[in-house]
Amino acid sequence: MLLEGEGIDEIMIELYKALDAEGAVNTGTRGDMKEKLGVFFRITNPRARISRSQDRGKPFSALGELLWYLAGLNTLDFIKAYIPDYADDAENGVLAGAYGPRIHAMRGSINQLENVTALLRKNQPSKRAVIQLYDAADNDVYHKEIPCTTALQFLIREGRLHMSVTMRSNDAYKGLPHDVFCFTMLQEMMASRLGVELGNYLHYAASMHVYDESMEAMKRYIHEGHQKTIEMPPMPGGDPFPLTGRLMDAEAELRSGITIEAVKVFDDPYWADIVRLLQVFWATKKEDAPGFEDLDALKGEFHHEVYRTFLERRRKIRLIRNAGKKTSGEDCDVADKNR
Ligand SMILES: O=c1ccn([C@H]2C[C@H](O)[C@@H](COP(=O)(O)O)O2)c(=O)[nH]1
Repeated sequence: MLLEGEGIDEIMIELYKALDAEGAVNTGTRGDMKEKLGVFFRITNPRARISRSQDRGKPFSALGELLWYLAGLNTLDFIKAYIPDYADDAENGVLAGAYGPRIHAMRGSINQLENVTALLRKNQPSKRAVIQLYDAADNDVYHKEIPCTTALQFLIREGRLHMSVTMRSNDAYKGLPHDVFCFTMLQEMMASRLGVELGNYLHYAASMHVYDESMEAMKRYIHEGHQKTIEMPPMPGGDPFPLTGRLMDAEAELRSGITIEAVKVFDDPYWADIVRLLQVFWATKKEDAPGFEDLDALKGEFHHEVYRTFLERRRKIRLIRNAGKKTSGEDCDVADKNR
């Protein structure tokens, strides 16, 4: 199956319709599913990476996952705040298949991110800029969780950086929005680092599937009528990878309840807004979380107004939760990735 669209929603809507109508029934190790083998899609504007839909817009949990990758972590401790489902697959507090350590230190030492950067700096037309996530050892001994993504490849053509992602297995409902967010962010970070324009995002999954437990929600999305993707602003030029340390420090402060000012962390409005998203997440994470009362002011501080709807949505969810009521989409940004 081949799909092409400007942003993630154009892909999800067609993919979900096809899975619903034509997906073959398969009993997976994680439950019954409808599945299509060999799904390929191309996103022509990789910045259109966040769904506006109530259920599929995942900027907070996906951002947490991106930081986890960038920092090279495999610890449940960090990621469970953003994606609690990881707890089911952790072994002794770590995720065997975590991408971060493999990106930065495959087999304990190979820094694939730096290697592909050096390769593309030296030889722009290269077809070798591959970050391997799946390792031959992954099926050698049993692990609860191994990488679903086999490889990430970067290709520069006519001054634009394209990214190709291959997955052995992809949960179309819970996994896909996170995967597209994280990988297109890595693509844009890489484009900034290399000083080239952003190209297309290509994605291939051998098994694209939806579990029975997500079927109703997937159908709601199909009928929701809000499948308009939010385009993030362009990333500023320069190499953003060294900013990881500052982002992680800010995240740690927010997590421990310390109030911070995003402008003091980053002068640049793009990255300051990313810190503000983390502020919104932590200010709405728990009842009585510090910062909740400041959300109005924070809303005004967002440089890019695309993020304001997400702040409002999280605030609403928090208020409803505090009032003890439940709504669909309540956990729209916390418990939503299956591993
Ligand atoms: O980045 C990821 C990681 C995992 N999964 C999903 C795919 C599968 O539904 C499940 C892993 O189960 P196995 O394929 O390992 O059985 O997690 C994704 O969609 N994306």
